[in-house]
Amino acid sequence: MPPYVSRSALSRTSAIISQFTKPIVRFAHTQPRRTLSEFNLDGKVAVVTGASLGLGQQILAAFALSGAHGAVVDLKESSAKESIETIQKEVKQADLPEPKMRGYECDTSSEEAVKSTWDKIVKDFGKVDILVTNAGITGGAPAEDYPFEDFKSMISVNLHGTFLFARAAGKYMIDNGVKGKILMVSSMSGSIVNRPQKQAAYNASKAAATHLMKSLAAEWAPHGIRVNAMSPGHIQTTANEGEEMEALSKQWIKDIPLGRIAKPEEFRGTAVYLCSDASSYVTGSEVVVDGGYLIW
Ligand SMILES: NC(=O)c1ccc[n+]([C@@H]2O[C@H](COP(=O)([O-])OP(=O)(O)OC[C@H]3O[C@@H](n4cnc5c(N)ncnc54)[C@H](O)[C@@H]3O)[C@@H](O)[C@H]2O)c1
Ligand SMILES: OC[C@@H](O)C(O)[C@H](O)CO
Repeated sequence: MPPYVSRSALSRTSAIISQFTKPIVRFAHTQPRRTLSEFNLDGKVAVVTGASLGLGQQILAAFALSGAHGAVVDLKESSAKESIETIQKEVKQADLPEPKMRGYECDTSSEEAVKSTWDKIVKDFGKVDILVTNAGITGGAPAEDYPFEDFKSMISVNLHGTFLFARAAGKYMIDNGVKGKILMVSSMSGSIVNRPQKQAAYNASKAAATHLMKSLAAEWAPHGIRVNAMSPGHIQTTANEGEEMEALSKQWIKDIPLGRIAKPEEFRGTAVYLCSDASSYVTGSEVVVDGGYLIW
């Protein structure tokens, strides 16, 4: 060290230099989150049915990353808990505040179960701002051989379950003056007939769900409640797993302009859009997210 520079002068100089360098280093490592404030869900409480896996889990993860707390409604409490752990891990990794989350065991097609689950959620969280009816089942067979019991199960989960949760949310929101958001997960199968698989019951259940969404949007708009639907095309979820589905996927891809099946996380943005103030003038709308399938 040259003798004419004292140690104290040197440390003062390095303190001055670090004052200027620190913010630059901080800026380089932690980019500020830049999102329109309308997409913010800070402090909102969201209920998502069928959120133990697949699309439902991705929707709730997107809400949690946007600031919401959440209730997972599914057939088994254990799988709901696993889903919550996965979501909370992602929120933690993003260095965001931990959301309050709870799992609820409920068969959405049971009127009694939906009523008691809804009451428990409101008691636990103190309020509900958003409902996503996502729980659903798929399947099919040629209509001429399709068992009536299977047809009834399909309608029971995909339509009755959707109605029961929407009714609970609508009543609660009207009675409490909540200008809430309801999102129904329907399907492109509600407006087209998929090929080559034969799935009349599924297609009919989704067509009914989409029209139910429009009817409820009209009834509840005067209360400031917005009701919309997101209609996916084919997604890589457990609903489309197995050898038979993989063989079908190869045929589906030929009809998808984007040339691939969707990943479940590709629906996050649409769900946040439809359940936040970003879509404040949107109600009764069906947003199709299908890689272009409906172009033809
Ligand atoms: N996967 C696709 O290609 C696709 C395409 C269009 C629409 N959708 C729709 O998206 C939604 C989610 O589908 P996914 O692919 O994630 O399915 P998935 O089978 O991976 O997940 C569905 C979830 O719903 C739950 N569930 C089923 N029946 C229930 C009931 N009676 N009560 C409570 N929970 C129940 C399941 O336990 C599961 O956790 C469904 O409504 C489905 O029809 C899926
Ligand atoms: O038959 C499979 C369905 O889940 C389908 O992938 C979806 O509903 C898209 O129409």
